[in-house]
Amino acid sequence: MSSISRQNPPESLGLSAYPSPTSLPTLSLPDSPASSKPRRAYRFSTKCATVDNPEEKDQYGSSSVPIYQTATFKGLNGRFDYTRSGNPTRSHLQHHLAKIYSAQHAFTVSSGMAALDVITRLLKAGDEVIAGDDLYGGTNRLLTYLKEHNGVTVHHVDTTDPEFILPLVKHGKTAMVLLESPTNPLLKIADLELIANYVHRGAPDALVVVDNTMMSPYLQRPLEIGADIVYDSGTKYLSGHHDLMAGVITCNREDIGKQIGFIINAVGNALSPFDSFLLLRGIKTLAIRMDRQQRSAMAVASFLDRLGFKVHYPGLKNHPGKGIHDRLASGPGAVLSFVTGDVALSERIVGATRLWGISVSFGAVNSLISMPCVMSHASIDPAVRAARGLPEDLIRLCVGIEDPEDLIDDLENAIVEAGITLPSPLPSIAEPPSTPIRGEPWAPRLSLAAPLPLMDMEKRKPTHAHWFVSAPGKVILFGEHAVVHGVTAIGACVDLRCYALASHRDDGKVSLHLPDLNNWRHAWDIESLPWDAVTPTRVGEDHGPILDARLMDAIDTRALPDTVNLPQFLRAKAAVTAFLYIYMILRQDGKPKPSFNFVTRSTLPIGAGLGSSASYSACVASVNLIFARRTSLNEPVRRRLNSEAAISYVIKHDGRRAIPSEVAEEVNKWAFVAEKVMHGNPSGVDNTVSVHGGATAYKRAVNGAKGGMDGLHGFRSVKFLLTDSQVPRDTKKLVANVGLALKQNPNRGADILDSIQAISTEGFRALSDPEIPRETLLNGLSKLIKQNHAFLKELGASHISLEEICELTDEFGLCTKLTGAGGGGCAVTLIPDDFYDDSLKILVDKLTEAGYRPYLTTVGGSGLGVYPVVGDPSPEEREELKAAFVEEPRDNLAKWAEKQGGWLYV
Ligand SMILES: Nc1ncnc2c1ncn2[C@@H]1O[C@H](COP(=O)(O)OP(=O)(O)OP(=O)(O)O)[C@@H](O)[C@H]1O
Ligand SMILES: C[C@@](O)(CCO)CC(=O)[O-]
Repeated sequence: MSSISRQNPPESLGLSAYPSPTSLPTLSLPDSPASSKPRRAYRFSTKCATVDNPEEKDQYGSSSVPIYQTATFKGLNGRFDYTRSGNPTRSHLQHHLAKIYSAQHAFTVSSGMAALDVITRLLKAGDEVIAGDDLYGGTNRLLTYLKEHNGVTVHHVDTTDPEFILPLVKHGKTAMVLLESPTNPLLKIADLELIANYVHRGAPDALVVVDNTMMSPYLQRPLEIGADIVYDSGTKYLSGHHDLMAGVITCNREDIGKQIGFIINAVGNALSPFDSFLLLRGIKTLAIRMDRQQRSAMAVASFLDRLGFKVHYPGLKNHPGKGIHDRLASGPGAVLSFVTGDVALSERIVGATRLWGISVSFGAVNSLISMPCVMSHASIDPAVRAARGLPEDLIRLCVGIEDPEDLIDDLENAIVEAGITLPSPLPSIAEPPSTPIRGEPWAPRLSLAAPLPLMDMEKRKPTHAHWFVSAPGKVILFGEHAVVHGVTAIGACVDLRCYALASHRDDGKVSLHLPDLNNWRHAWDIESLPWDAVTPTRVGEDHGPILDARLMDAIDTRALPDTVNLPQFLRAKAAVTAFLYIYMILRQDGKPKPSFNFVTRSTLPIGAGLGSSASYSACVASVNLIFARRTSLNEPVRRRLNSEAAISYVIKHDGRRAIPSEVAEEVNKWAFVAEKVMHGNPSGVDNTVSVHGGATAYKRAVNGAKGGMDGLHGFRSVKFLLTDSQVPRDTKKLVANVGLALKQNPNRGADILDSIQAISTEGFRALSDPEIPRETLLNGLSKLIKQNHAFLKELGASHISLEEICELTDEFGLCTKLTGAGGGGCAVTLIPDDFYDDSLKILVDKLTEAGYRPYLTTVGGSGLGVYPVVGDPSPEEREELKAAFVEEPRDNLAKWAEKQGGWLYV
């Protein structure tokens, strides 16, 4: 199928039935031709209202295009044969759309998503797509599907800065760049023209595709500024009445047009005749509707802006992309969004409106209100939403054609009903809209020069200048070392934690203080750090499997102070490098580099196999994400309030399970990166257990095999004796040595890995079977522990001290294995329920006499914890808090931290 503008006059429309021109009444013409004034092309609203295709005249001259509600057409030689392939009503519509879009080809399909589906069928496996990070939820869902099922790679980037896109544009690889401007719902602006230019230069075969739904062709025509394909959800402004669903695709290139026509015919999703009729009818009033809607949107945006809400609308002077938008488009449109600072408050406002319909979608004559995170964008993973900076309290307004005063009155009432006190009488706004908008002059109803201070949400919010975070250590019951090579490991968190206090600084420095490592400390001038070596990771983008060698080198040679090479600070180098790496790589262009102090202390033995580095990594990752404003770790507070509002009774959890695991997973990803900096080749089991807490079966994705984690509950009441051999060792070296041993004897190595996998599988099966008798379970686990240790010994991970601990416990009929990396560090012994307390005391004494440090523990508590210190303490109070944290005796640190305030845990 191709654009009907290129077709010959269709026989089937019955042109022959028209009276011949000679039979029409004639006007008498002047003798000489009148001086002809060149005719101007019609302006947009005239084009919209004038549905006329000189090549397809209706046989009866009907003023409205008829609905050809037929599936088939008779005859063999007619222009149309089957409505899937072509239909006169749809042809008229497509001709009309091509005209108002200044496009060579226009196609209509059954919905906006169907349009994107057709367009993305131009992709093939191996192609790369670059897309925005503030996309409509449905677009995001389709792209995720393509990624998972069709072998297409999708990069999400912040499209507000073409510099973010540039490094991803690869000749021969990048096949499509998908853009929206303004984005929905944050109204971010992308310089479509500049990006199209960049893309066409860097990857000439790539197609620049623009979703123009928010603007409609009235306000923006991206084909004119370099886009290859433009699509619209016709459901929105084009139709204007929310009584149909449609998708529109336009392009200029003949080859693309042919392919799109082919796909639509093959798939069979072309727009039905009735919907084509409705859409054609809607388009006639597009310009007049849009004029009114956008003028009212400007009034609403100004109203909210003056009240002190943070409003996203490119019509407002303070919108960061306004300059670009004004160049690309001829108006700001009629969608805007704002945040209130509190999810519950937003919900109350939305719920209290009457005139504004609570609904998804936009573009209709009726005004709509919604909360994208729970509606149109709910299909995007909450962690991804958080990472992409989509606030959960965001309210989107889609302004219709009602009287703007009624719309503002209704909003004002809703805001008051939601619990916000406005001064009475409400001061009015005098300022006209900053963007000249076509149509009637904007009539100000209100007049006020300055924002109302009581509504300044940013100021009302507690400023969390300090954050406490903490994360537990872990014990691995089965599978350490083997897990690096793709075998399942079973681990659980222990009741010993790393704590960190991060305090805001105002002096352009970032500082790190490690009291556990001989009190190592240093403050860097932020600007002195080697920023030239950083390739920032965009919000929502993952780090990738390999560390950035350039950044590692720059930190090593240009950021680490000489003190890290002193013998007393031997352990500090890895910890400092990991901190700086995460701090720098989370940098976002255009955002200030955060200035804060990070001080951390642990109740875990360091370097003993109990995951001290992973819990340190979890603290480093969470604090850096918080200060870079890339996480909503404090969001659960609000969610809890929500649930309290929704149900009459809330069970007290003391903050446990208050952080959803999706939010935690974002921290975990970065904790894993920090682990990589310290360890070289970690499997990810330690940080996963530390962040998520509880007990977990964890498998690393190796050689294309799928990885993942699976929660376990059977552990909770099992008693373990952990014995610290007090022999220091280094996980990085031990992992490397085991790797070497496996390489040197690959056959035996493979057998050992298989056996350890069988042990983990058996352990997992037993631990997740609620009906297995307890004695059988504990006996079985003990046997597996013993076997697992034997294999670890064979791999060279044991140590003479660990063997002695095994022998000592063996004398008491107990089974022990090394846990973690081995080579010293800790051993774990399972204590059966019927093991006498007296015997345990004797065993503990014996181990202590032999120079070891035993302690009894149960496993499987909470994972990552955060406590945002509420209020805005003075500099003196900050120093006092820091000093108290550093000086608190280690044995009491857990209690002291707990007493500080309301912790939230994963
Ligand atoms: N409280 C802390 N303060 C500063 N750095 C720490 C702290 N805890 C751990 N680290 C860093 O982690 C390193 C220890 O990591 P390592 O992996 O060798 O041991 P582990 O994590 O205790 O054991 P395993 O990895 O076997 O569970 C330390 O050398 C230090 O760099
Ligand atoms: C030795 C190892 O398997 C566990 C360390 O706690 C290493 C790892 O999995 O990263």
